[in-house]
Amino acid sequence: MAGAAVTDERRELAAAARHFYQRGWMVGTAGNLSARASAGGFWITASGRHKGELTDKDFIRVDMDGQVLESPDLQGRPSAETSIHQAIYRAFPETGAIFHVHSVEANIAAHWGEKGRLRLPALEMIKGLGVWEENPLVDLPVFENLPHVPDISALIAERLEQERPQIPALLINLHGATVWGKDCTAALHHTELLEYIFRYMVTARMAGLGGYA
Ligand SMILES: CSCCC(=O)C(=O)COP(=O)(O)O
Ligand SMILES: [Zn+2]
Repeated sequence: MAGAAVTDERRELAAAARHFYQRGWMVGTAGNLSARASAGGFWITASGRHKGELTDKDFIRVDMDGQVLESPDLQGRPSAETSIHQAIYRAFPETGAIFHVHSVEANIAAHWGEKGRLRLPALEMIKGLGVWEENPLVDLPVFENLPHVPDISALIAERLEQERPQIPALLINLHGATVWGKDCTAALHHTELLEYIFRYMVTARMAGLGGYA
């Protein structure tokens, strides 16, 4: 049924997507969202859907290998970036939700990354991402935006096995951030906080603050 209200975990995912769409972080069909499903596996947005008005039919339930378990829209296929979500759920079993957004600020900030890392300014906001030290040195992992998504996922899986990021997030160069949390609420807070930090970095450079300290 067109426009039907979303149910189960999809309700929170659709609300988060609408919120990000309104902020310009999921324009067009950009971005994807997932949450572990009480029925097993995880719900993820179907590929190529507009994120401003998602309904039940815009989600697909897949298992941890990405195999489809449930697809309310028979034409739908899981997000092209499902393998990235799989890599994160596998690496961090406590993760309940993963949001991937495309913001302008993230793509500008990515230019300042070096050797696969982007040093974040020691803003108070970092505490909301779980780092409570004074003047912390926080590096966000940055990955190349390879044309074949499973190649990016393989790099992510390999790196997450070697090192746990200091904050629950990673960045794909000239593409966007992927952020996670124990549930949709935590993932939403983390996404907003990280995007605030990117916005600060860009604004500080424009204000001539030198670096972004
Ligand atoms: C229009 S954005 C290009 C694809 C992408 O990066 C994205 O996040 C959305 O892909 P999906 O398959 O999840 O719709
Ligand atoms: Zn993307």
